[in-house]
Amino acid sequence: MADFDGASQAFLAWLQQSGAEISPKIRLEDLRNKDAGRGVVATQSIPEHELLFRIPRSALLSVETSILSSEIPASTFTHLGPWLSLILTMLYEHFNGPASNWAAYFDVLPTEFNTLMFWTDDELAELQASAVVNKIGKDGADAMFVEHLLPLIEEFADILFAGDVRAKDRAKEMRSPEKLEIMHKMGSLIMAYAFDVEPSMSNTDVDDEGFAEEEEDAALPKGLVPLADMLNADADRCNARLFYEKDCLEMKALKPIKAGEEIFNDYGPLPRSDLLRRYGYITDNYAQYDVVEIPMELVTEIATAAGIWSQKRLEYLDEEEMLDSGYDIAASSPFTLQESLSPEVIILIESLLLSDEEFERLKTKNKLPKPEKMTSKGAEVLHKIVQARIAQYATTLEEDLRTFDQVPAVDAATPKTRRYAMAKAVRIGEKRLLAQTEEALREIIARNGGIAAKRQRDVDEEGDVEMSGLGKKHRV
Ligand SMILES: C[S@@+](CC[C@H](N)C(=O)[O-])C[C@H]1O[C@@H](n2cnc3c(N)ncnc32)[C@H](O)[C@@H]1O
Repeated sequence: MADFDGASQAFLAWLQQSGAEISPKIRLEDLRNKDAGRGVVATQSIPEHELLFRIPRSALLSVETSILSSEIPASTFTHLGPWLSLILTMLYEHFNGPASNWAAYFDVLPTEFNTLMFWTDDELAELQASAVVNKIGKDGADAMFVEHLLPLIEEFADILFAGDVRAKDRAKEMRSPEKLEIMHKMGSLIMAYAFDVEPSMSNTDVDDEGFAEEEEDAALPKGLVPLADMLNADADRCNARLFYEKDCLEMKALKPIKAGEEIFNDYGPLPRSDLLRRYGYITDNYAQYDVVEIPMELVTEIATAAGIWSQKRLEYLDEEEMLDSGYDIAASSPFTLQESLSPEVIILIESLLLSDEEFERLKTKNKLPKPEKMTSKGAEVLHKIVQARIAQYATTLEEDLRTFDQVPAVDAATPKTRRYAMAKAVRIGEKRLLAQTEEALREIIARNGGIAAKRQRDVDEEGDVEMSGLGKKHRV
């Protein structure tokens, strides 16, 4: 405890010496009793818009601020891109130990992670058929480190391990699995802690959250923003936001905050599977963003078995940018197919079901079947796909719910059972979405099969059937 609090105090003292301004109305608190590490809490009531802290850009840990950028050619960083550049910079500062300007900061950053990258095979198996298991990317990251970082570490060994006579040997030792793990830890820190940092010239705020994105913002410079990254997140209680000014970054209250309340950032509308992958924790209120993915291979398999697969149609859909490696079913409340089921997968199945004549007619007009209209046959094929997707999970939703007491709820779990509890909550969330989709499709099939006259009424001039009773506009 003393070490933990001592590290927090030393970190805050270093930050203030580095020119940061910190409101006396906030405190860095030990939230380990809630499994939330450190967090920032208000000690007095804070009005909306008030400054919580201001961090000078020079205190950020980034390629721009580390001396490494003046010691190795700038082209090295251009070649590496933002992620690997920041990993290399963090490695350099980490190897510098107490001599690093950011030593006190490293002392409050975690060295152990609950993100999926660090789960054992047994723990990952608890996620069963969740698509997130294929998105962890450990092998890809290993390959990138070996191909891009290790040669640079060897080339610049004398700079990275400055003053060490064993510099060259130490660089070679970085190839060992234990040392590669350090790179994974730096990568994981970036994923959970780094922000996309707009260069000082632009003087604008970056995006809603400011947190580093993966694919979309892969090109934006990344940096670690001390203290801003000590804020935990909450799907419903975000009350602060980082603003990018010319010489500093400012965290401000987005709403009035009462004394004793935690100050929360927003990590974005992430499904719990992704929250687990990137941040290593979940809370129930992220269930509103849950998603289950239907892999394209499964769509192909079922469509082939149904005898409707057509390469020619696929090519047209590809030209129309309708094809994807997977299709989402997202949570909606109340659940409706129109809100939840990816329109692309409906379009895909409906396109495959068209007669040659209808397909040619639409293609000549550069049109596609309308996703808000689904034929009975389309609903039947989608129903088979959803059933097959449900069967990919090793246990049923009912079994998971029945055995709930064997793996406690996430907030009642011990450190030993926590990963199992989180995995179970994620897979239950995905199975619930599949069950809701399966039921909605079953109802459509029953309704259309049972009331032939009504179906006839619903068929419009293009031969489509309205998804009657599912009145919401689709999210896409
Ligand atoms: C940006 S850091 C926030 C500071 C962090 N608590 C610490 O002690 O370093 C993000 C990490 O904080 C934790 N975290 C964030 N929000 C949380 C929450 N609402 N509940 C539990 N843990 C949370 C997760 O481990 C996440 O990977």
